[in-house]
Amino acid sequence: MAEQLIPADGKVLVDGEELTREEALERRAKRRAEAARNSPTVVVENLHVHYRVYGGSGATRGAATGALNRMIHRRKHDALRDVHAIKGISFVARRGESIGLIGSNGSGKSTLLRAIAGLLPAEKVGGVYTDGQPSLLGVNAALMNDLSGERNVVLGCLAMGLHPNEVKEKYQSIIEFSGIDEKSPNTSLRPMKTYSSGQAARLRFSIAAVKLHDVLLIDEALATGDAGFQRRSEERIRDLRRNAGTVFVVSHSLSSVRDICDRAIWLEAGLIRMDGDVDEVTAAYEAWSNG
Ligand SMILES: Nc1ncnc2c1ncn2[C@@H]1O[C@H](COP(=O)(O)OP(=O)(O)OP(=O)(O)O)[C@@H](O)[C@H]1O
Repeated sequence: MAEQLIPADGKVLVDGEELTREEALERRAKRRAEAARNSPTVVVENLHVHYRVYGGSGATRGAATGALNRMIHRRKHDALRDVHAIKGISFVARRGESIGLIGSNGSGKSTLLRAIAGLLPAEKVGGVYTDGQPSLLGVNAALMNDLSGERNVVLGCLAMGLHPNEVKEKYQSIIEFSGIDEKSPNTSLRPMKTYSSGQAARLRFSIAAVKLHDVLLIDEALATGDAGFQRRSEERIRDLRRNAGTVFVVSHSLSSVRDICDRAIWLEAGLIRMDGDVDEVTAAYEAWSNG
């Protein structure tokens, strides 16, 4: 069920169905009970993530000024600085749950997503355990910039394990879903490096979303693209969620999070500030941000 703010009175549209407040609340409770019974897909246990960066002292200096300084002072590097991005967090995600990761800039949302995806070196205490292969969808997913969009569709699908016949079958729908040829025909034939960041992100999303995933990780994918694409991608996420395991969404758009998630985890300065019902957590975060 697409969980969203349930108004105090009137009807509420849930997964395309018009429900009364009571029906919507009942459906939500059922879904939560179901998720609670379901098996864990991601277990995060006392996770710490550290980044090591050079040049801690010069937060206001640009990279060029830093390099010039090093040349003048004949230093190879600035001092090594430790950024403790995730500071010992724990939670369990279960099959059927859709979890929004919210929090202010730099609070650790993308880092947590990358840790779940297994994309960070294991310089951490405790860890992340997943059932199935998590797939990270989003602006950072790697495609080949020198190849055309259409070649990337084929390679991306094969890399996800689709059979060549399935790729043939799904190819057109991926290009259509992405909408990249809509405004400027034949964009899909051009190298990816000529794409705007929005076009590239849409194509990445469309490729990744063609497959059902055990654990689907979405980083700001919803923020890219126009309203039409956002609507299509939200619908697609609902489909994936119905058929898949667990969905994590990192987004600054609280309305998107409310629309597609039933649970939210609020991170602040690398710690979990709140974890629970999406409406309660987003409301508390809003009150805190505006306060
Ligand atoms: N590659 C990196 N090297 C060094 N520090 C990093 C790196 N990536 C993130 N950080 C730092 O880790 C902390 C968490 O960053 P992260 O990108 O996870 O936050 P976020 O909540 O996703 O932020 P935003 O909402 O702005 O996207 C920040 O202090 C950031 O500066």
